[in-house]
Amino acid sequence: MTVKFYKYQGTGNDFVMIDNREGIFKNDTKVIQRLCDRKFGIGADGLILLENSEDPEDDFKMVYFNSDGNQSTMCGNGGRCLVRFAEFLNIVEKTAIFTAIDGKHHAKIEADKIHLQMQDVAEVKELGTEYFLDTGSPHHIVFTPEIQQLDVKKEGAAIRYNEVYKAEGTNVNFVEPQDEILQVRTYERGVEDETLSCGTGVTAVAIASTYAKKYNSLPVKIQTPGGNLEISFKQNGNQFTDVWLSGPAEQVFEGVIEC
Ligand SMILES: N[C@@H](CCC[C@H](N)C(=O)O)C(=O)O
Repeated sequence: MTVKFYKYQGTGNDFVMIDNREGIFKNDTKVIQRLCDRKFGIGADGLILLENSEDPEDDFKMVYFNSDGNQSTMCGNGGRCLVRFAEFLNIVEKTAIFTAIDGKHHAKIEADKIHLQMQDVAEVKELGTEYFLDTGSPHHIVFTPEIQQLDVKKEGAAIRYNEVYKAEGTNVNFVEPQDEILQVRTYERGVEDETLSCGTGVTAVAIASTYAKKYNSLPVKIQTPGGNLEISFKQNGNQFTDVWLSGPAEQVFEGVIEC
């Protein structure tokens, strides 16, 4: 069967997008792995299906798969790219509402940015000098000096596969606060490598850095290897609400696949 796809990227976190409102694409781990493969396929960190939502309030539903072919938890950059895709498909214009695996998301659309509301965070766990929190996906945060010298794949995998996180695993974000901006590099679960950016990850870093008093202005400015993002929120002690992730999201190319 022939299926039309689109490739999107948001600060270098890249995704294969399929308009699946008619249910033509049947989820298959091996097929998704092949499509995301950078040598044998299109190449992407994940694949996202835009589907009809059961909730009449929604414009659409988001179904996210990591490049390992497995459905996973929320993808912030993927959500921003999906809103841009929905704009391209004329489903939405200036705002969007959709449901993803972690619940409802609101978005605002601008020419050069998509602003995506993320889930509230009810708890930041302190693990010595490190932190863990869930922003729709799980994130372990490590503050580190000389971030550019770090072997993110090796150090990230050691935490992702450790006894604490076991089979379910976690994403790992390394952060170095530098002159009003947080430098962030991410090891992504399900890609099992460093990615150029991670939306739920930088959101977790922004919240953990504020909680740990290592950063104290809003919006939080983040630099990833793939580009810059901003995060804003309201803080009440350990509770973070009205969390917004903002940054660019764009279509790169389109094509047709045989599935
Ligand atoms: N790239 C993502 C996170 C995607 C989910 C992650 N790989 C997981 O399985 O937890 C983002 O932008 O948030």
